Amino acid sequence: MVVAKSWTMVKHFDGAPKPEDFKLVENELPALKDGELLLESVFLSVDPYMRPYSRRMMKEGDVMIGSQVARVTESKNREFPVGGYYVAQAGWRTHFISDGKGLQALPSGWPESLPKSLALGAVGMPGLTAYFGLLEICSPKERDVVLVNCAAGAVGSVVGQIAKIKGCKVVGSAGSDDKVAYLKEIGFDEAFNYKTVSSLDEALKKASPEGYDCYFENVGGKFADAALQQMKDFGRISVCGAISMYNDAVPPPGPYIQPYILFKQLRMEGFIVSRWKNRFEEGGKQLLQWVLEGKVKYHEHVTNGFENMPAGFMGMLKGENIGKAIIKV
Ligand SMILES: NC(=O)C1=CN([C@@H]2O[C@H](COP(=O)(O)OP(=O)(O)OC[C@H]3O[C@@H](n4cnc5c(N)ncnc54)[C@H](OP(=O)(O)O)[C@@H]3O)[C@@H](O)[C@H]2O)C=CC1
Ligand SMILES: CCCCCC(=O)/C=C/[C@H]1[C@H](O)CC(=O)[C@@H]1CCCCCCC(=O)O
Repeated sequence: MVVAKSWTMVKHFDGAPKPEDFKLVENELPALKDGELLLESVFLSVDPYMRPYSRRMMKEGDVMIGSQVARVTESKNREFPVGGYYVAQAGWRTHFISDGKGLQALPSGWPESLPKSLALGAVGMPGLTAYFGLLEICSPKERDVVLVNCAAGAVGSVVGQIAKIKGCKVVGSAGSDDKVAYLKEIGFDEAFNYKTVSSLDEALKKASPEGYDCYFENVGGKFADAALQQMKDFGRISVCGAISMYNDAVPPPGPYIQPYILFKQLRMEGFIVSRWKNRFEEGGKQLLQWVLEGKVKYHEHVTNGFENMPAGFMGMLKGENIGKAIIKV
């Protein structure tokens, strides 16, 4: 008999998630029926969307939503043999039973030497977000100036590197000097610490006096207010996230953006990466190739132990991670 552990959300988060909002629960799993398989999570992902998603889609007591790389430990389904690794959306659980629906194999050609956790990061959902959100919405051209915030994170770091592959000048912002150093290391042309600059306007102007053609938006709030003013005419803005506002019950009042959009003739479009789910194979293949060629470098911030998963999640929301925040069971 397998005892599965899971993390539930005891009550809806009020502001930043706190340790007491989570509860560790244990359940005995039943014996497998024909067609079923038992999986154990090896790596789990903690992502910003879990914070706003919990309010919109979850009720108190539910297991936290989330994805993992999991290994088949027992199988009554010939399509999923014991020892296989899959990406699943089973929530914050150590073990779970599946009928195989929704399990995704790692992209073909995945070498044994490459960490499987990358299927949750640069070669997984965040990498695909960067790939489609940048290429399909910003359509960056050679010599365009591309701005990305949350730049040292899972999505932002890949956005910047893809923009470099496409021949752009890339400017990134992040919340610590170590992160700024990391951005320079992976090829960003300009990077600044948005927490310590005396003025966002000046930092943005200094990094690119001529303005920005493309803006990959992960943060929202005051940063977006400053960045919008520095777009070039006909600039393109890909609205991927708004993490500075995820803990707010009521969005803070902001400047009204219509005049900038109008006079600069900007195009601004939000997206959820699942829009391109029928092209994930293409995106995954390309990202894997770039990673193997060293054109997309990756970094992971690993929290050890399933029992520390809430801490890993809260830490990521506070900016403790460089690259993808991962939980290793
Ligand atoms: N549209 C879509 O389909 C998807 C959207 N996203 C979005 O992409 C963005 C980045 O996600 P992801 O790469 O996974 O996460 P990251 O790896 O970038 O981790 C989150 C980072 O957010 C930054 N952050 C936290 N609070 C603030 C704040 N108040 N102001 C500015 N930055 C803050 C921190 O970095 P720092 O130290 O720099 O502050 C932290 O490290 C999020 O907005 C997320 O919602 C992600 C996946 C899919
Ligand atoms: C819920 C706010 C989403 C903020 C942007 C973001 O981080 C999106 C992440 C997606 C990721 O690909 C995996 C997901 O499931 C996330 C999307 C969740 C969308 C929920 C929409 C709920 C609604 O329609 O109200």
